[in-house]
Amino acid sequence: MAGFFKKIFSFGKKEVVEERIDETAPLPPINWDQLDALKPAAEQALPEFLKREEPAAEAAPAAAPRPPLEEDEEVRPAPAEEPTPEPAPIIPPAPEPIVPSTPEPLPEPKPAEVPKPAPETPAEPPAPEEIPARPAVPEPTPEPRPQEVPPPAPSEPEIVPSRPERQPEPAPVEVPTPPVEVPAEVPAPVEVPPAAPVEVPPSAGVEQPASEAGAAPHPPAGTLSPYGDEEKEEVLPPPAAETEPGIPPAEIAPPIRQPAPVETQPVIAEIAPEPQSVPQLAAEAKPAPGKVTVARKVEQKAEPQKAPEPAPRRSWFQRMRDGLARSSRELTGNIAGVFTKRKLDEETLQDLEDVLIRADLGVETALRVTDSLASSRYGKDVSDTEVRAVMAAEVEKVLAPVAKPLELDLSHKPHVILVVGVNGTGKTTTIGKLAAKLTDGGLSVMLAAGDTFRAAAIEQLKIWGERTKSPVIASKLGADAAGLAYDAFERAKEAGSDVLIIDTAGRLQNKTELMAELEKIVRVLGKLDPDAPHTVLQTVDATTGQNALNQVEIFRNVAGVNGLVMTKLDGTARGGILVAIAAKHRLPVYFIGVGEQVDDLEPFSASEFARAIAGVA
Ligand SMILES: Nc1nc2c(ncn2[C@@H]2O[C@H](COP(=O)(O)OP(=O)(O)OP(=O)(O)O)[C@@H](O)[C@H]2O)c(=O)[nH]1
Repeated sequence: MAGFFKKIFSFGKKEVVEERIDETAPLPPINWDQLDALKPAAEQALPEFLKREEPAAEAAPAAAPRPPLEEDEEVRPAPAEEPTPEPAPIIPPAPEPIVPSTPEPLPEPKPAEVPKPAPETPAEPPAPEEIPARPAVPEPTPEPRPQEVPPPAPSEPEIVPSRPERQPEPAPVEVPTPPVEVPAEVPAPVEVPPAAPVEVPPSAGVEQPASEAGAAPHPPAGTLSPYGDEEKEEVLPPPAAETEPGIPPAEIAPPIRQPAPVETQPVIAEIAPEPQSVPQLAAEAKPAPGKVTVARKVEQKAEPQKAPEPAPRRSWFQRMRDGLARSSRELTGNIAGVFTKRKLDEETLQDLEDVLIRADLGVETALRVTDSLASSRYGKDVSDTEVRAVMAAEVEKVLAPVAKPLELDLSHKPHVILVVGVNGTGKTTTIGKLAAKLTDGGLSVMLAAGDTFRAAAIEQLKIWGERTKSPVIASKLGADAAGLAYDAFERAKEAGSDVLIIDTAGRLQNKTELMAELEKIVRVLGKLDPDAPHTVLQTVDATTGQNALNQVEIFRNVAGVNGLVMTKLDGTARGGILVAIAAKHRLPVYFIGVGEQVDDLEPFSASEFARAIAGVA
């Protein structure tokens, strides 16, 4: 009997299935009423079906294979069964996930089934909406969709087998209803997505915070209100706020909200502090009765003006002492180290000689000092003070012959002074300083920019010319320096200038071509006046050290240097080189440079220099 009922149900299944395939058209059919009539035919076929159903049931779970088999009975083609296996592989994947889901709602037929799919579906629908937000949700989403498509076909065969078990009681009535319900169930999940927007209403509850948040952004965003996107996003942010209240809305709203108030705040800040600061200053610090400047603040102006008054110019000697301080400290310190509570003997004399040589005074000067000490103090206790006094006296003796003032023979109109020296030793600066002295003394001076290799040197000399009110003869960059010197000499003659000072390019003594050019200048000037240039000054950088001796040697031979200007004696510990140069070359030292200012060029004094470097008051 059970097999009989199964077959009957199977017929019912077939019919139902076919009807469903025809979209519920056959559902109302009279099949149920004609079941009895069909029974005999079914009974005759029963044994066959039973034989077939058994293997079918074994092979294929559920009733999926059954419907195709019955259809095949009518057609009876074996190939028809072959196509069935094809749907079979397709069905298994779908029914497997569906079977657990559908049977559950099915056993809970009637009303219970409706609510269950609903909760399942709502879980699914939020997923598709949340797909962008939650990665885990997308997994369920693909399931519902495949279910929607395949379910109608596979769900029917599944539903049928489950119902036949119950059908024996309610029988056909329930069968037609479920198929009708089934489509209702199927659309239900389809409608579920709309149910998802229904979940948005929960966002509606969020809309309140959204409205709150919206209220916040709107006022500041009032300036940015033109953005229609903001309004759209305002609706969206609430759901985001539910899941993760901060992230999405923060990205949208805050950046928009913050800039708006920031723009307004600075305006307020600028306006507010100023009016506040003014009264504060007026109230807190009342300006003195003197002058007051009103800029950002009201500032007292009277007292700072008094500062420039105290600017006592140090004497040149003081500046020279200060400049030689480093040289002096090192030298005197070493001397003190040698003669601390020691009698003068060969060892101390040798130590002193070493100290003086290291101070660039030169071997000659060093021997003069040690010989002087030995002749008068040998075997006696000697203090460093006594040693420094002897040293100052001997150094002065060396420098005195060269410490001569610059003499100008104004019988020559102009007296030509050619300034030479290694680049950077202070030629142009010295020319400016000297021109200032001459013009201050009432002499007319003309300057010639003979350093045609460096544009800055030309401009620098022009500046000095403006400061000293001395005309400057210059030419294009790279022009022939000898030609320029010749032209300047003629111009100075024509102008009746007392002095013509010619600048030359800084050049290294090992560049023969440049030295040849210097010789050419001297030769050209001699064409206009056999005695010209009347003075050839070489600037010597005191910081150069022993190399200065070689520089003087070369320029003396090439250009006929007949006077020196020791520059940069300020701030160097090698000022002793001047003594060595004087002792070796016996060239007049007219000036010393102790700074970059116009009045930092001082006539050289042997005694002052000697005392300064020896640290003797
Ligand atoms: N401290 C100090 N700086 C000096 C003195 N004389 C010159 N200078 C600086 O030394 C630098 C070189 O001076 P210049 O006059 O351009 O030397 P120059 O020999 O003409 O150089 P070139 O044109 O390149 O050949 C400048 O920065 C001067 O200000 C000085 O007596 N003391």
